[in-house]
Amino acid sequence: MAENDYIINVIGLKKAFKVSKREEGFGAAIKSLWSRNHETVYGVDGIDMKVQRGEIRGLIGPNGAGKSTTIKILSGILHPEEGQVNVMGYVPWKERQKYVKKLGVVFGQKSQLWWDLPPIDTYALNREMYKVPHKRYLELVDYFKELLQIGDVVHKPVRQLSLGERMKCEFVCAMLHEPELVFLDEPTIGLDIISKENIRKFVKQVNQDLRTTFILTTHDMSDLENLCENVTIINKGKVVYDNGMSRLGHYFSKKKLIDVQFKEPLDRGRLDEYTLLSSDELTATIELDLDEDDLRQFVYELLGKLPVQDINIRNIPIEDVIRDIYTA
Ligand SMILES: Nc1ncnc2c1ncn2[C@@H]1O[C@H](COP(=O)(O)OP(=O)(O)OP(=O)(O)O)[C@@H](O)[C@H]1O
Repeated sequence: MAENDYIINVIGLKKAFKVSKREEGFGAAIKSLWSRNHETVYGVDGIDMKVQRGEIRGLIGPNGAGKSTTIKILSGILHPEEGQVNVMGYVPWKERQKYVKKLGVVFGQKSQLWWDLPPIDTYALNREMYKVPHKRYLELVDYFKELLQIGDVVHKPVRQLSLGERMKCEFVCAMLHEPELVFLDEPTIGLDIISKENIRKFVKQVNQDLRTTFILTTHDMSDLENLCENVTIINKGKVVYDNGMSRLGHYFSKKKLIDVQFKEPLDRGRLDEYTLLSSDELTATIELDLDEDDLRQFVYELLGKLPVQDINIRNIPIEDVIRDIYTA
């Protein structure tokens, strides 16, 4: 594949932050008023990353790994000390005005919509800002209203919307200028399962219909399983995995964690047959290495054998996946 077929091409990216270093204690606090020691922390430390046009790429890693720093550089908010960055033919922190017209951003934790206005008003303001032709704007609003079933929702003030409704509207807001590339930062955080699925369906559909490239940052493994063919995992500012989901599939489809809460204190001996990650008298976290069908059978048997008050099934955390990759 030719180098310019990539929508994102990053080589040797490094970003350093200067942070003040202070010893603990009252004396050190006073001393630091006059003299400060600084140390250099690398937010990203030599990242290479290539993304093809039309991909939905997962960008994941534990807290503090360097995901936000990478996204901030790719969207032109920060500029790096070292490395080459080419996104859609631009160096993101130069020619910012032209560049941002081709870019969309959705933050699960931050709203781009005006709180007291209905989303449709924010859309109209954005149309002006991005100079979207009126006819195309109307076509797109209709397309998104139909796709997301938000015909009525876009006319209610944002503060009256549920989180799921608001997230759908946030997406539309990021898409109306038809960006070629969209950063999705924890887009499903806090949503219930149905709303998560709606958002995923929407991302898939838009990816197919408009060929939008998405970079998805998430801590939810189901987002990755459902949306991404390729995943880049960052840890401590470096890429530790950059490949297909299939190799990671093992962790997601076969390993599950089951958190169980018991109705009454339990003798530990009754848990001997399980692989326990943690347990006390009233709770246990069991690790399973099973296929989905066996999972149902396992839960069924567990409910029959033990006095279960509550049960929660989850994928193994990304931190554990990374640890396994290191030790594999
Ligand atoms: N403005 C800053 N000043 C100093 N250090 C910073 C700054 N921004 C990020 N860092 C440091 O760079 C490292 C990477 O941070 P970054 O926010 O990119 O991680 P992240 O992967 O997005 O984490 P999270 O999942 O918690 O958001 C961390 O050690 C962080 O403390």
